[in-house]
Amino acid sequence: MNDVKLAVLGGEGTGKSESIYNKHLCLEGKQLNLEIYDPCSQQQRAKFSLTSELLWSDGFVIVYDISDRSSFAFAKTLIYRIREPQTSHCKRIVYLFFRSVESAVLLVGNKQDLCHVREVGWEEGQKLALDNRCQFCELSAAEQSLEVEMMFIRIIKDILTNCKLKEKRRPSGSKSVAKLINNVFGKRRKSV
Ligand SMILES: Nc1nc2c(ncn2[C@@H]2O[C@H](COP(=O)(O)OP(=O)(O)OP(=O)(O)O)[C@@H](O)[C@H]2O)c(=O)[nH]1
Repeated sequence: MNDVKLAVLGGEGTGKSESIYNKHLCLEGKQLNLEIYDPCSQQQRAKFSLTSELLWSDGFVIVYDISDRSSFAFAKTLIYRIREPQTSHCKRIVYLFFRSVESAVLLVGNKQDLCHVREVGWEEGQKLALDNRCQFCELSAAEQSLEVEMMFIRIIKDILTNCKLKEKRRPSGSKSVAKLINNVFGKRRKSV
């Protein structure tokens, strides 16, 4: 049984307390134990270091409201925070050595039914996602339960792909540490 840990972040903040959902499912012939962490968005805004989420999660669903620009700004902050350890070349190599692959991130523009009062364009969401190596979709959680289900399947499939990559790239002992040091600091030139 594979464990899949997913954090759902963002949203507008109605003050609901944090929740953890557990679900068993079978996807691509694999039995999965899905854990979804849905923290209260007001708490997230007050303290968005995401340190524990970054260590805990295999993937993130970042939600914003297409009719609320401030929620898009917050989603952007969250994405930058998730991708931050991978921005500089050195940090990226060290990060990928320990994590092997980047976290899967899916950016979701919610409340598509409120298109008539849209404040964030589809292209803006798409660009933010592309620039930060995230998947993107727009939907209406209120009216499109099938799309919500598909959205979860999409991110879980990404996580499973990452798990396969991790298996392939698992470093083997001291050789890998030497490789990492060489990558970060460059090979020492032989003195003449
Ligand atoms: N029109 C519309 N309203 C929605 C949609 N999804 C959620 N809402 C409404 O938006 C409000 C906020 O929804 P929540 O699910 O509580 O938002 P949240 O971001 O989880 O907020 P926290 O509870 O603080 O984490 C509620 O009144 C929902 O009914 C949608 O797709 N369309």
